[in-house]
Amino acid sequence: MIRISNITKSFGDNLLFKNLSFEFNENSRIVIQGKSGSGKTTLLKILCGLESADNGTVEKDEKCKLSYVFQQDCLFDHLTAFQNIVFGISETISKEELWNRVKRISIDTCCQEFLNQKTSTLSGGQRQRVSLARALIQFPDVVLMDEPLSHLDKELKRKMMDSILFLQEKYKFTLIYVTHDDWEAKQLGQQFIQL
Ligand SMILES: Nc1ncnc2c1ncn2[C@@H]1O[C@H](COP(=O)(O)OP(=O)(O)OP(=O)(O)O)[C@@H](O)[C@H]1O
Repeated sequence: MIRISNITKSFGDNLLFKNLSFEFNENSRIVIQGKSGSGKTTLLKILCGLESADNGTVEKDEKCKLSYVFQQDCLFDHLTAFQNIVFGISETISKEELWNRVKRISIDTCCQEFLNQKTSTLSGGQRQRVSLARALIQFPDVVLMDEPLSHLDKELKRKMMDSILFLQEKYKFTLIYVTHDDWEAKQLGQQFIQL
């Protein structure tokens, strides 16, 4: 469970939010909406500790594992999909366990067919699938997604939305999802924050 209490954040004179409080339910899908520049990404960064709030508190369990799926997929293009997926693994796990995990997650994210391809050769949809696999490989408790579908066309967006819903239900992580798209918000949202 994550809770924010009375969070305030500004950059100079630009006040983004004031005394914002919210409880993110476990295994829930929370959508953060708001116009461009309203502070959606900044709020995600505060939640994962990449940015600090001016006032207020962020509470989360000590062992809470977070993953981040960025708007630009931020893959390493000189590496293969497989190498990107396992890049951030910090735990010590055996080769066999690592391979089992990659196999399971790449099947669920539909990227098993291009695991050995360099990500520079992949399409936008395939790249976002690798990003999802990379986010899930450590079995996180919370996944933060910052407009992950904004670069995709309508049909691909639909397919990826189905995948995200399937993955959230299967792996039971709390999903905190930033979007300015009403369709995406409606498909996903169980709790909402409007900035
Ligand atoms: N490190 C920073 N220093 C100064 N200003 C910043 C910094 N980070 C963000 N801002 C400003 O804070 C505001 C909110 O930025 P943020 O990226 O959180 O908005 P957003 O709602 O995610 O926008 P978008 O939908 O366009 O991605 C913007 O005006 C941005 O220029």
